[in-house]
Amino acid sequence: MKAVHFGAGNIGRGFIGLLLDQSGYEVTFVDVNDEVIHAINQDKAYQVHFADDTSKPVTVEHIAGINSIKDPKAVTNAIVEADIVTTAVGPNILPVIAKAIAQGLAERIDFQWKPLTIIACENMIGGSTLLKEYVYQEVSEADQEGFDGLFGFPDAAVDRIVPNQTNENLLDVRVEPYYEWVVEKTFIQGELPDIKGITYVEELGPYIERKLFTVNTGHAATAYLGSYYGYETIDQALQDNRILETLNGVLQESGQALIDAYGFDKKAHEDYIQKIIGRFQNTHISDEVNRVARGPIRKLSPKDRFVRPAGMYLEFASVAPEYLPKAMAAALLFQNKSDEEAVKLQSMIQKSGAADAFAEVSGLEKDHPITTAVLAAYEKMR
Ligand SMILES: NC(=O)c1ccc[n+]([C@@H]2O[C@H](COP(=O)([O-])OP(=O)(O)OC[C@H]3O[C@@H](n4cnc5c(N)ncnc54)[C@H](O)[C@@H]3O)[C@@H](O)[C@H]2O)c1
Ligand SMILES: O=P(O)(O)OC[C@@H](O)[C@@H](O)[C@H](O)[C@H](O)CO
Repeated sequence: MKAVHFGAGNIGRGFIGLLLDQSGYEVTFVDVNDEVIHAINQDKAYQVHFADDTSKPVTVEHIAGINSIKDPKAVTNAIVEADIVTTAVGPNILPVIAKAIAQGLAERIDFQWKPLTIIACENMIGGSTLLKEYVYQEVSEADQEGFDGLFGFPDAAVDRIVPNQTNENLLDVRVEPYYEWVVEKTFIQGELPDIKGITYVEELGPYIERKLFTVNTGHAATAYLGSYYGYETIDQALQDNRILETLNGVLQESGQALIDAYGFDKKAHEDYIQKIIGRFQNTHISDEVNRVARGPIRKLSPKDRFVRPAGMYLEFASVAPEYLPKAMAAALLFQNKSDEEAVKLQSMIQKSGAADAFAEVSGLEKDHPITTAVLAAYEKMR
């Protein structure tokens, strides 16, 4: 069986590539990073190390790499022959890879009439659905009709903390032992892909929101507050009680919103929260605040990890949350010259002020109760 995976980065090598290899797939990684692609083709293997005291490293083999800039035709051919396509490139890159996927699928229907599943493994709601929209923008209406009964784009939630890597061997990855990969089966055409570690569900909504609004809301809150108080890594930041207390407050608020929206068991959700805080505190991995804080404009956008749970909380409690706005204010204060979105956000704030900048990125009105709470926290913190 053949898999094509876009994005040979942290999650691509440390999670999706690993599980695909363990499920018997030959994995072709597609990336624009020539150094990584060259190493994949030269070494044909890498090791995944686990951030605990006990687990032994696992070797991932049967891999190949394609540089999609240098060899787009090879990407098309790989998609024509693939049994599954996955991505972990970041939400902003989905429109970029859509063209190559569209090209591959269009050639595939001329060559073979076999269903294919395409799963976007990105931290966002509706990632595969959005990828499908981008792919469909690239093909004719006739091709779209052909695609409809053949190619499925099921949405997914992926959870495993894979920090930036500093290993001697470029391809090796150090990951936390925990993982969860949940895929909605509704839109899959043909048989469900047999991948060890995937949990198939009828409806992804509760799973992706629970993951995004607990793991990623908490992670981002820790990162922005960590940056504000001058810490470099997530575990260091959480040794500061001011941050730990705010993190707890943030997760109680997003937790209340999730419990109200989906009827999760209160005790089970509290256990989930505590387990996640424990994962952030894992001293066996060093996860940079700047990695977790990356892309503040995306993270402050309407459907992402802060604005949506804050809105859900307001809707159910009829009062604005207290802690989520503090985390959002810290995001407005986040500075990192190497982060394009952080630079852009700071320039928006300088040009038009924090109120306009927040309204623009969050999609909330300037007099919305959440905007008011964020700006009050921002004024106190700056
Ligand atoms: N790292 C984590 O802990 C983690 C966990 C769960 C989900 N995710 C999600 O996985 C996705 C990837 O995150 P990551 O941490 O692996 O990032 P990363 O930066 O380590 O990897 C992204 C890879 O995509 C490649 N890329 C960029 N443009 C490309 C293009 N046009 N074509 C092909 N490849 C391209 C980059 O070169 C890089 O190798 C994100 O959506 C992230 O939210 C990350
Ligand atoms: O990848 P992002 O930028 O959406 O979020 C940064 C981290 O919170 C994220 O990568 C987590 O490590 C991951 O989602 C854990 O499953």
